[in-house]
Amino acid sequence: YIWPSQWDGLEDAYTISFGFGAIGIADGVNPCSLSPGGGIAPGRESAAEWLRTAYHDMATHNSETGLGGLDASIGFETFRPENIGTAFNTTLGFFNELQTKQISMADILTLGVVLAIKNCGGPSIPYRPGRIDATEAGPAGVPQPQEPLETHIAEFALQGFNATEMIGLVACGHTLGGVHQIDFPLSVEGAITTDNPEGVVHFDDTFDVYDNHIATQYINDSSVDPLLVGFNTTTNSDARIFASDSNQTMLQFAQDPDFFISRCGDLLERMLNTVPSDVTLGDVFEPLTVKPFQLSLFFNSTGGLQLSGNIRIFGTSAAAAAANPADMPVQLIWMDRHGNTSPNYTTTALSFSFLEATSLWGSLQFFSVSTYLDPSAGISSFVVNWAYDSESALTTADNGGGGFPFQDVILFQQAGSCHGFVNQNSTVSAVIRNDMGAVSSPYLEYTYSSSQPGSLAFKQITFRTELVYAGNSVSPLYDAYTAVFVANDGFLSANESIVSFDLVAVVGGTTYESLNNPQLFTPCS
Ligand code: HEM
Repeated sequence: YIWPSQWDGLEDAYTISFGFGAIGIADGVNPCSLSPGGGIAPGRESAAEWLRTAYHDMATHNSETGLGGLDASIGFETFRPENIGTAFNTTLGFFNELQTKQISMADILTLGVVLAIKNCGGPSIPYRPGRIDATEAGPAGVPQPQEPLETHIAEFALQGFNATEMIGLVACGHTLGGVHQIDFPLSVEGAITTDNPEGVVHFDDTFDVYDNHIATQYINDSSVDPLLVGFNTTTNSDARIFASDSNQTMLQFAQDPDFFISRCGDLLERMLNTVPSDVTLGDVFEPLTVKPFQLSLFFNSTGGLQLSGNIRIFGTSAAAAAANPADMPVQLIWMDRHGNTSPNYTTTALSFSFLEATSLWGSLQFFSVSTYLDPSAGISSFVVNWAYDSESALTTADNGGGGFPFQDVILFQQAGSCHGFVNQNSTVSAVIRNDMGAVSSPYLEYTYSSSQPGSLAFKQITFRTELVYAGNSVSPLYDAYTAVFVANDGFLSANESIVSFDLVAVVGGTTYESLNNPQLFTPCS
């Protein structure tokens, strides 16, 4: 994983859990008992809903045909009796705002489950990106509580889990949340009260801790799990499944809480990585130690070439945990556009301010960058020299050897860019260097999230439009270009918002890209 990558946004979402730079996933399940809408739905638990949603999405995988799996097809399948309840649409509605050109619903839902389980005290599940969203419903086949054991064994086998793994996976799911009377009146009765309007009965006494109590209570006969000791034996699927190996698995889970956590980590990892056979997942994320965050280069109104953004530093060591960011030397050294470290651009300490952020996986600090470059020398890449305290020798972060590549050829200009509303023009402004030979076919590629019939997951729609030469810019070394467009060929509704735009140009025979520019902040007047 070398920066920049198509997974940068997801890797940030994985690594930055709370605070500055976080996109709010972990906040949706913190504390673990939090209900949807930031806590407005008594008796419901987002962490449990996300996990159940991921399982129901995956459960229609067919290991013989390779079809189905974690592909967000659940969005098109919520009308099926096997998908009873509002959890699925509530979950997709939470995540769809976070979808981008590079972040699919299936990937962000999976990431949500990984973060939720960790935040509830569960295992650290390795996360791999690359899931592709389905565009229509897949086959049916999610297990239902009234089905006999043989049917469940056959269904799990088709999903890729043997009978022992089935026991584990069900226990690993039914440690969070519970059964709601309004959705499963055949399993729960008499539970609806003013305080418990949906009549939830939890699977175990720690519904908001990812622990082995589902097993300990089963073994010591104190369980109130409605699928275990429910009044209707037909829907007591947990009872049939948990006992199906003469209690071997549940006994082990009850006796050894660490074994429960590690086994669940393995089974859930497999569950979350069960994807259609034509999908290839990327490598497991290991947070990058040093990574640029929203670093951009642009001209300010007086013609200064400004480098602005942040550097993220992540670590899992004791030194990382003990570090005081105010005492951390963090320096950016950039190479000019000819590949040499310019005498004028030797080590420059970042003028940083500490911005608080936390990670579920380690210690995290941000350092802000705000400095000016000489446009004629420009920039081609940079390295970061840093240490956890001012006494220690500096370490050089060089992005796997080549430095962090950074081009100064085609630059997005927030100034002069604006977003239109329904049926109105939006404008994107850019500057392109004019001292490097001919500029040919510059274009803007913009992607927006659009609602789609049948699912609350958004689909991403991408369009290209020409960047048109617009004369001089604030700098004599750059020319101005603009693209004026109306999204979706004439319609940008309330359900559609631009999630990224890339600027591309061939300059002097080489292609340069300014990728993943942020939202257009200013409305066009
Ligand atoms: C034979 C297999 C399974 C059956 C029959 C089954 C059935 C059920 C039922 C009836 C509910 C109650 C839903 C509600 O009232 O909102 C439920 C909840 C839940 N299930 Fe399963 N389940 C099975 C396997 C799994 C697996 C493998 C997982 C995940 C690994 C899982 C995760 C959950 C979670 C987290 C909840 C709680 C949802 C909430 O509180 O909103 N289930 N399950």
